[in-house]
Amino acid sequence: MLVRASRTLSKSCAPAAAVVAPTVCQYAHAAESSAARKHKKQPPFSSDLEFQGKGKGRAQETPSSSRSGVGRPFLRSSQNGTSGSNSFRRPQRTHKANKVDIVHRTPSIHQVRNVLVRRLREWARSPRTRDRLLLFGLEEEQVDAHAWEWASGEAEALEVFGNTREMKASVDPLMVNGESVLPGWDVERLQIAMTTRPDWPTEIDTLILRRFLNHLVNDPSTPQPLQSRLTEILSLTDLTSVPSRSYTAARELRRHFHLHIGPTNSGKTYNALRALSSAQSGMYAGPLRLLAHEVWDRMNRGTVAGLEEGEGRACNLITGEERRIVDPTAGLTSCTVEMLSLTEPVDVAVIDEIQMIGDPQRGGAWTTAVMGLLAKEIHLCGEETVVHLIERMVAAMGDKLTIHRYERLTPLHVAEESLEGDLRGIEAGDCLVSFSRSGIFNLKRNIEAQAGKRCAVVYGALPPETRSEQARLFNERGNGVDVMVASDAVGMGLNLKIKRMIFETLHKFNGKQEVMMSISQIKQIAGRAGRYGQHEADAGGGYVTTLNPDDLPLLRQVLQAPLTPVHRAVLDANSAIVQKLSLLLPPTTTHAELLDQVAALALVPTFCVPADTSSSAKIATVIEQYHESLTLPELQMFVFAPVNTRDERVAAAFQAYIEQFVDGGHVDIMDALPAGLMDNLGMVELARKAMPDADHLESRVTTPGHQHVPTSIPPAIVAGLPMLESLHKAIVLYLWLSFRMDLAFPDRQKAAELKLRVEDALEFCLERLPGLKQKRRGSAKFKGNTREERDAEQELVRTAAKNSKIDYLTSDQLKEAKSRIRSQSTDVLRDI
Ligand SMILES: Nc1ncnc2c1ncn2[C@@H]1O[C@H](COP(=O)(O)OP(=O)(O)OP(=O)(O)O)[C@@H](O)[C@H]1O
Repeated sequence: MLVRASRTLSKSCAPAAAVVAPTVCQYAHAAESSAARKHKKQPPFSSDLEFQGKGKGRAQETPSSSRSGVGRPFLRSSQNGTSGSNSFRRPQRTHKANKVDIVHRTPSIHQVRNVLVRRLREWARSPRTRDRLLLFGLEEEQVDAHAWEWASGEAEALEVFGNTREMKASVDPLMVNGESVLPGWDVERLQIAMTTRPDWPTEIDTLILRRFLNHLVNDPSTPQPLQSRLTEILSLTDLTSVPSRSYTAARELRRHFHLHIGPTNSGKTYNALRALSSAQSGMYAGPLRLLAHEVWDRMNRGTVAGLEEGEGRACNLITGEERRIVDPTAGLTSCTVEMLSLTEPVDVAVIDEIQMIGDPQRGGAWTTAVMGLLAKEIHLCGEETVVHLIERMVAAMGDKLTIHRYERLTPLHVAEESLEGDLRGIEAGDCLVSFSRSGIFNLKRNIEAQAGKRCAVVYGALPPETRSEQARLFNERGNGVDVMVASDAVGMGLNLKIKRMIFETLHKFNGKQEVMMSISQIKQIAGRAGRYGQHEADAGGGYVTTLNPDDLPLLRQVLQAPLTPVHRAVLDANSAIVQKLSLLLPPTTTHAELLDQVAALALVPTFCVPADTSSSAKIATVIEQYHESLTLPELQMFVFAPVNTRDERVAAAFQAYIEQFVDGGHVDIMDALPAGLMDNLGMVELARKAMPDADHLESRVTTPGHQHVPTSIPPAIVAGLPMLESLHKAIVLYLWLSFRMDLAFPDRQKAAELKLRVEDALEFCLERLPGLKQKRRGSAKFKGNTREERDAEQELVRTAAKNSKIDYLTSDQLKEAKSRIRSQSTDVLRDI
């Protein structure tokens, strides 16, 4: 049973409520007794949760102001009380999430006041504040005395002004005895800062810092040069009028937005692409290379609504790392959101997955697109969660909005029972979802051993090309690959013939602990089952369940839960601001400091939030040592390059690129790539050559019940898989740089060829991960991978990465390794 806590909004909160998400949680336990249900005789699937399509993709148009999505509760996971005694169940990890809580409540005015008073004092004492103010040009004594004195004065004024009882008793909680409770402070902003950002002190600090700088500007004792500099700094970082004043060409167009809203598999993209395919000129922008690629391919082949198959329209492809120009005069372009052109006028633009506008790192690209696109007609596709935000944005820009709402085209059924941990229940057309690479490999191995079904594999670190190839293997029936094992990467961009989605777990390791997947992610993944048009007409939709019984009540609950509204669009501070700010601060200011100052000062519209620049700041710190040798535009290009600094191998390649660039202005890809990564590729290729011909998929004859299974690869190669993934990322990074500085990064062709070799090697490895060759173990139940197994695997990967020099195996050595694997009776991954 879901218990919804009552939610009271004070009158003062009302204006802010539209953009305020609740923060304080009240638990509502919902887990049913799975044990009780387990013994009930019930059909395998129930239709107690069905999203039945109506009118096959026909949208219901609504006026733009009809729904706000405001005040919805959101869900948070918490400790599960139920333990269960099922011995074969996946080992319990240290996650703190097995039920869903509903989070409510907005902060009252006196809470806001109390937080502000505390923050003022903390801010004045903070060494960071001191460093910041010194950088802006204040003298040490000014900082020491002035900031503290000012902050204490402000705090005292707030404290003495209206006690809590008076404030609570007041009809208008913003006013006591005819005066404002927070005189001079922007109450709405403070409330938003406290409720929609987990790092709210940062945003409150921005308000405090700007108020202090304003105080200095208006203080006659502040020296004139400092006054002017501070005025410029404040105005440069005031981004509140960006939606109405920036992008002037777009503002003059009076654009018409169409917002296509609905769950997965409801025909949103179908209808948006219909508009694009019939336009004279247009652009599609998606979040993944995979999606941009798919739309590009379908436009050219004519498999988009509005076109005839075989009579497609010329469409070019532009992603950060790839350009495919089919026809330079083609009116259509498919690209990733970051690559959208804001200078080229077009008739129609489609922006997919619009809810990503709230993504702290990448959301800025969606916001920029919405604000700056020069298209008369703009179609946005996504979740209900963004409706209110888009209404606010479109209103601020003075454009027109029409909302189209859709419902699922096929039903989605939640199974009455889980698989009870038994992988023998896996059927053709099933997709198992796990959230770690080792979990995925482990499942693949166990399914192949216990259910006798071969599996395709999809996870985020795989290149899009490899993911598409694995999807093709799964979708094409009759080649022996019947089951998909995937991570959350399956939730976006792949058209898969999945009949039933099975969650191995609903939790994911976030680097520190196991946390529950977001409601949106779980819904998106589950919704891939039973995709319209992919199955027989009488297939009856899709099904969703869990591997283990404990997870099923939680899955049920999540699928019924409302999504968390996206309240604020992420706004990037553009490079021009960073550049101008650098002229106002001392020349010794590092790039990381510049980014930090912009983040600390940026004042954005209330429906926006500054982008999280922490990953750029990390990169900025790495390249600080080359500060002297790089120009500001070069620095900025490197800072915003798509580098995953958590992948040490990619970070090493990135640093090698910069070093060569600084040394000679020219980067040779073969010299710069870490030798260990290339050696690993050589080893895989050698192993591939040594495999018998019959192992090639194309030449395999399969008959039901007697499938040919390719020879497994040696453990050393399995362990080298992450190195292949890193190598691919390092090559893609080189390609990205080559499109921005082609003279300095001239080996684009070589990089493209190398990329194909790595994709081939990855597919070869995935195809031959150890599977059926292992001896069956006593128990047919799925045990999951233990922490020891995962630790052992990670240790091995670390060692492999450290050993930059890997000797090639001779074919005799390979044979020996293979026979060793065959003789092993325990899991290969566990032993290596
Ligand atoms: N009216 C229609 N006629 C025929 N096929 C349709 C129609 N509407 C949608 N489809 C097909 O149904 C499938 C799902 O549609 P679409 O991709 O547009 O859904 P979506 O709502 O964008 O879902 P997601 O967010 O999961 O991508 C696609 O294969 C699409 O081609």
